[in-house]
Amino acid sequence: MKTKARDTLLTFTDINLTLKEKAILTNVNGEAKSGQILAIMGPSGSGKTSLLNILAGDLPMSSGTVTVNGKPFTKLQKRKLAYVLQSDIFLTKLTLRETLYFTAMIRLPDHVSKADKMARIDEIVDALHLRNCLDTIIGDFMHRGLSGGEKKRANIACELLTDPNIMLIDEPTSGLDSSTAHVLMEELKDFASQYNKTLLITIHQPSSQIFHMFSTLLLLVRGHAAYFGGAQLALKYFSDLGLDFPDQYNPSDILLELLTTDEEVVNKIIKASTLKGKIQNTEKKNCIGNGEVNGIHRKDGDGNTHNSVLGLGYYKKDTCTSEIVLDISSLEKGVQARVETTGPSHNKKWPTSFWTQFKMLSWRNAKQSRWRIFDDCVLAHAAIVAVAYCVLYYQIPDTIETLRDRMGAVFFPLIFWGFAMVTDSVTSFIGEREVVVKERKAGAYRLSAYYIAKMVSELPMLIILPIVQLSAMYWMAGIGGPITFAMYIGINLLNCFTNQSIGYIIGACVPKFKYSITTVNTIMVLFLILGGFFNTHFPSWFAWAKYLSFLYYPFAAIVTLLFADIEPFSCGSSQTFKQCQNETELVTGSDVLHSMGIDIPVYCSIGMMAVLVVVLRIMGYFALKYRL
Ligand SMILES: Nc1ncnc2c1ncn2[C@@H]1O[C@H](COP(=O)(O)OP(=O)(O)OP(=O)(O)O)[C@@H](O)[C@H]1O
Repeated sequence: MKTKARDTLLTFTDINLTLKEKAILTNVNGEAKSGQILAIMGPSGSGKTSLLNILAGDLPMSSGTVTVNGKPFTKLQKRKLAYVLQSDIFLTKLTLRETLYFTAMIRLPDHVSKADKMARIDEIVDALHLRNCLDTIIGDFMHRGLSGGEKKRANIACELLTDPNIMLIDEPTSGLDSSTAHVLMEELKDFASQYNKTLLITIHQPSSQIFHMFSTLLLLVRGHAAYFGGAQLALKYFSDLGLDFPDQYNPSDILLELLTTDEEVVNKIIKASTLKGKIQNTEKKNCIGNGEVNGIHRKDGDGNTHNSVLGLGYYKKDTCTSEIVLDISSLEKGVQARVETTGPSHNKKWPTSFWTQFKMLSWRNAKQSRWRIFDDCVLAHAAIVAVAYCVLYYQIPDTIETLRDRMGAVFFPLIFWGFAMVTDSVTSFIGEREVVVKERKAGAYRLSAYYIAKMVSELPMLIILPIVQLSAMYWMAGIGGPITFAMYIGINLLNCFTNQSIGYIIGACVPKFKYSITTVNTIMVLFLILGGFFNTHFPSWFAWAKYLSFLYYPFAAIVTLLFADIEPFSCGSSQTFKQCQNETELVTGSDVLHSMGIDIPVYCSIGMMAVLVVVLRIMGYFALKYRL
């Protein structure tokens, strides 16, 4: 099922990275060949992850070049590589089976049949020993699911599914027991050698068994390359530098100890490797200058020829002939026969059609979001408010004295669902953001497919709770009759959609939870004030401001619906309306609306809400596009 990749040479030259005026990487050179594992080792903070991030295209380097087979590593090629991050980023409510199914369906091209996709999942699940936990949810700190090691393997499984040619894995063995780590590394090594894939991994302190699986080693210390070359020759290199260490220990323990214990030793190692780099660069230039070979000249890191004495600058090396020469022209012609067969979509921007993306994203979103939408806390919240509402507003009498109560009975559900919807959509975006960013970076789907799928798949679930709660409250409070009921529910749902759209924009623009919740509160209260609700002293020059408030329209629509055509009633003891100063006057529906500052017909309010939903959703898309 997996395809054999072309011969590949990923080369990074003179990589420098400075962040906040701190040099994170300094002139780091190295290369990774297909069929082999390049291990990047070094103490914590030495720059391993930063280097992977640069190679994956996630972090812009300050200077340096990254090439594949001598050509610049293009954006499209970067999207095709697999990058397994140190942290495991998943949608937490899906089971492992569902996660793998989604990944296979969306990241493998449409021309691969569903049966083949399923077979590939089976193959990888067995290889990574994940069968026992296929039906376990991924989980998070609130709901336990896969163990740390299972999550790590699940992460690798998702990337392996796509059959990448170049794979970058940050700390594949962290959190794994030694035997699982060993099995995993065996699998990765087989994957690299059998299918000619290029593997770069960062690793902290591998066991000696794992260390011996590495073909090439890049040792980093304080952002400098302390060693680059054959993994099994690293110790010899350091002993040639005049460093003493016991040989019966795990090589990685020795190497890390060399790089962490003695400041003076570390400085000398950096000096020696800088010097070596300079000499190699000069030789490389000379060789190419001599025109000896048509292609790229690379050393294999063969430490045999390196006889340097630490710190003295003595460095002896054979001529260019000792270098491994990779002839690109032979690669491109000779290996055509064992070329990958990833099918017609290989060079397309997206592996699957819009329809497949929409379908799969809707499927996944429905599974993930039902937990959020029907969460116990949300249900309890809606139930508590409904009970309090029904007790306080139970069968409000239809008199002028209770007019305020009836206004309140209309107002509070609108505000309740307004806040509930904004908060829900903000938090849903925050929860998914990292996953979407990761998947989009890998070129899994279009943003439009994600956005439309999210809106469509959540819609049926989102309206259930408001419909049930609002129906109960409508009849319990006696807000209106059967004719106005459908309109009342419809307007409330439109209000939900408007507020949800506001939430999409805030969620996209303000990714930090604390700030986004503060933004929600600020915006909601601001628009409540602008709406002019129950306000009799609003400055007249500011009266137009209510039309800016998205909360004004649903209230105006429902109040007009309920009160515009009421029978005129006498004032009784009420002095609320100016007509009531004259006891013979009756108060009409339009007097009531006027007193509330409501002066637009129902259809205008509804039309305005519909326009707002459309405009805000389009704005939400662009907010996502530019902020994700
Ligand atoms: N945005 C940043 N601004 C400033 N310094 C940063 C930034 N990101 C990372 N660093 C620093 O860069 C250095 C290298 O970090 P990096 O995560 O690449 O190290 P690492 O070798 O992968 O570490 P570990 O093994 O602990 O994961 C660290 O000293 C870190 O503090």
